[in-house]
Amino acid sequence: MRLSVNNVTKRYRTVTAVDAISLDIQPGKIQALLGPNGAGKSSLVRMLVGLTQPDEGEILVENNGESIELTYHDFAYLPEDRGLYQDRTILDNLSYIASLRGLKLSDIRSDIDNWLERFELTDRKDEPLRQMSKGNQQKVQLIATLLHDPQLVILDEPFSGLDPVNQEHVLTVLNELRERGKTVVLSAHQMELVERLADTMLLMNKGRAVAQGSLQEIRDTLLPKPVYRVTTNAQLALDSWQGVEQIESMRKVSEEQVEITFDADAGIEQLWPTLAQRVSIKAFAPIQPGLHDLYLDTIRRQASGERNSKEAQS
Ligand SMILES: Nc1ncnc2c1ncn2[C@@H]1O[C@H](COP(=O)(O)OP(=O)(O)OP(=O)(O)O)[C@@H](O)[C@H]1O
Repeated sequence: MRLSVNNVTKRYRTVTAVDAISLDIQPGKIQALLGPNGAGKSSLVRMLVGLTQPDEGEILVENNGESIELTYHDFAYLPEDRGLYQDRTILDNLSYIASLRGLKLSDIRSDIDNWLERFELTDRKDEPLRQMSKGNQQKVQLIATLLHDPQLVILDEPFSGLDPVNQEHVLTVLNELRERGKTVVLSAHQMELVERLADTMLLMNKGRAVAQGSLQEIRDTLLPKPVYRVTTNAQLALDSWQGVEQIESMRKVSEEQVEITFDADAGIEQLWPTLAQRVSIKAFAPIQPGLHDLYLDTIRRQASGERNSKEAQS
């Protein structure tokens, strides 16, 4: 199943929660939605599953090249607010949700058992949900969401409340869904997990797309200039390399390390011998920041940009 999100905007009374977002989400791929609290991830997810409608733009769903209207049976949706019956047992909850989906318990009992085993809940299947930790409830909700095995899987914060072991379980489950050709969309705050998992990402802030694409495309957008960490005599290097044409800026990291931002990729390799003639270089390596650092840097830069422009206005 393919989702095309075309220039979609969603406004609530005083906020534009989603502002002109476009995405092309392909089968067999995992698309992550990232952003700080209030960025608009859940608002976008709710439109993807048809709970709310865009004010502008459109969301098109295609199955095998044909345009379709999504029905309840076509997709799995893990909402931000989990809705399970606290007084009923795990098994009752799962059976009930399966029946709502039109599944016969006898047909899926072995699937349920497999899921419970996988998430280490077998021994607790007859206990009421209210006795479960937040993480275990989250696991039950995830099982309930995936039981009917649809082509499109949309998960709002699937890792929240889970310990690292269970986060890995969920990561494995999502990888398997991708391998089986499912279309997966998820929102998350756990950058290290998303970096390992997602094929494409949308980084949002205040409803807008800050960057999108693969990790490399996001890096290229947010960190367009090449940055290298160089091990050398830092002070001597700062003094001697000043004025070198290709160097945009330098920063002393420690007595033995400087960070150099070049103005372009071209010609860096040939430049090292020239720089080393002036000050000896022990080592150099490009900096490839992870998603976590890129994300924090970008959000901070945007926040300080907004503060500066507000101060300039007042
Ligand atoms: N039903 C609503 N009515 C009014 N405003 C809303 C509604 N839902 C969301 N908002 C506002 O829209 C903006 C985006 O909220 P949304 O919940 O989509 O963000 P989010 O990225 O999912 O945040 P979080 O990571 O905290 O879940 C916020 O300013 C929020 O207050």
